[in-house]
Amino acid sequence: MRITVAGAGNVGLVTAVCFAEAGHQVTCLDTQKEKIEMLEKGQSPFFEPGLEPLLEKNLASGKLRFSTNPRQAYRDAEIIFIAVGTPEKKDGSVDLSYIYIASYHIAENIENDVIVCTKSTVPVGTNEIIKQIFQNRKPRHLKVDVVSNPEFLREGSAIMDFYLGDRIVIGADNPEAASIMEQLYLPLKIPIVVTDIKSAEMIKYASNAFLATKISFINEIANLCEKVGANIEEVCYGMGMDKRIGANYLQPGVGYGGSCFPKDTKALVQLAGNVQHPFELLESVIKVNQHQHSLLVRKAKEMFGSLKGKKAAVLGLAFKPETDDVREAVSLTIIKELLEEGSMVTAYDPIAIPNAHKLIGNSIEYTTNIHEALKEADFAVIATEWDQIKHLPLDAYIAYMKEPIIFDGRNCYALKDIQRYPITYVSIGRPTILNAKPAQRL
Ligand SMILES: NC(=O)C1=CN([C@@H]2O[C@H](COP(=O)(O)OP(=O)(O)OC[C@H]3O[C@@H](n4cnc5c(N)ncnc54)[C@H](O)[C@@H]3O)[C@@H](O)[C@H]2O)C=CC1
Ligand SMILES: O=C(O)[C@H]1O[C@H](OP(=O)(O)OP(=O)(O)OC[C@H]2O[C@@H](n3ccc(=O)[nH]c3=O)[C@H](O)[C@@H]2O)[C@H](O)[C@@H](O)[C@@H]1O
Repeated sequence: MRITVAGAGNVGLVTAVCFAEAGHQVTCLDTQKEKIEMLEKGQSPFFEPGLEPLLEKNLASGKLRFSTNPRQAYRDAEIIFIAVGTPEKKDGSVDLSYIYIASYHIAENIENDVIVCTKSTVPVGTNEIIKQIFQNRKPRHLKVDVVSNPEFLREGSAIMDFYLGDRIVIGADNPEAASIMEQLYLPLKIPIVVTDIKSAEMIKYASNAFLATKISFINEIANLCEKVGANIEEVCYGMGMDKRIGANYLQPGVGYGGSCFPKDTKALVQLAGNVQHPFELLESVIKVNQHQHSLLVRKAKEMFGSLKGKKAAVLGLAFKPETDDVREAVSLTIIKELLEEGSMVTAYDPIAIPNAHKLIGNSIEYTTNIHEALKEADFAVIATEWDQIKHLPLDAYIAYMKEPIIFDGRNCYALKDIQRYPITYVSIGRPTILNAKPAQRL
């Protein structure tokens, strides 16, 4: 198949590279010239494990090409994936301008019948508008089928998710177009759900909102555990064994971040509001999450009284491990609040510093050396569960910090390990350990 992918972001690039790897002739188009120039040299503009080798291989074989030229990219495509951004507007609704502009470009440049497949996350009803755009703007003799094909990959495991996803969703009005899309995905041997377009659009939002709900729910239980003296680790283990509940997305922490859960939950609340159906449950999920982002700074204030003049080591900037993405990362809220309290911050991250620097600027110090971040710090805040942090010997906190006081937002350490060291340790949903001494060993 001749495939074109509009958008060389996380979703677009992974889609383009993986379909090229599957033997299709793929062109990936982006409006950002610098991005395309990097990609033409085989360099990914963002970090995603396993992506760059596939990129280099498929560029070399000629299966994958990059372009900024809509005519060249769309002219003879048989399937076009729209994978452009759908960011959040100030009021929480979705900015669909990139989707519409991409649709205009497609309509104005195609020379063949084509299936246009929306991979971007778009509110229910958007593909109807995309259809209208094609009806109004495409050459009259050409046939355009619009299909919804929402994406479920996670950053940091995107390539694996492409090959081993739980399901592929195809929303189509035309059975012929649905069947072509099914054929395209068949070699992956992943269950395919074929449905109508609006249901496909809703499956995406409902899935992300449900996962976000699970996270806020467990965070509320964790907060409750602290109040009543239970241990969230034991609780999650016991709950997760029930297959109806499942152990995934039950990891308590400082709340969810990233480019999708925060924006998609707000978008679904907006969508519900638009049809006079207040989504109170999801509104609470969002509120709980915002509250959770501030939890560790609140706890630090409780411990120190004032954080003014204190030196804080923030460990982890990325919104999760194995990515350099800092969009809606909890670290950003933690750092903002620490600075407002008058603390001095040194942040550690193995790969996300350039992206974080673009948002935070020079108001904090950055380092890729974790010991450097801990040096002379009054307290450490763990925001991302990088392996480098989880495997850091606990001696390092004692050796480098003024006082080994850790606020762990990702429950990186086992309490029994912490108890062997003279460390004060505050985590999520588990008992606080106050300066345990070797004598207190379990
Ligand atoms: N980031 C992720 O892991 C996932 C994202 N999604 C959804 O997929 C969509 C894309 O997300 P990301 O890849 O993170 O976006 P992104 O913001 O990283 O990348 C979007 C790219 O589209 C390009 N673009 C904008 N207008 C264009 C046009 N007219 N023609 C060609 N390129 C254009 C931009 O320059 C940018 O490089 C969003 O709707 C998102 O909600 C869905 C699943 C996973
Ligand atoms: O629509 C999207 O963009 C994607 O959003 C999420 O993927 P992603 O944001 O890449 O990352 P996740 O691994 O789901 O983590 C999201 C956030 O939830 C947090 N999280 C996750 C799991 C958990 O148990 N607890 C928890 O706090 C993570 O720390 C992170 O901040 C979904 O998992 C994907 O299926 C979806 O395609």
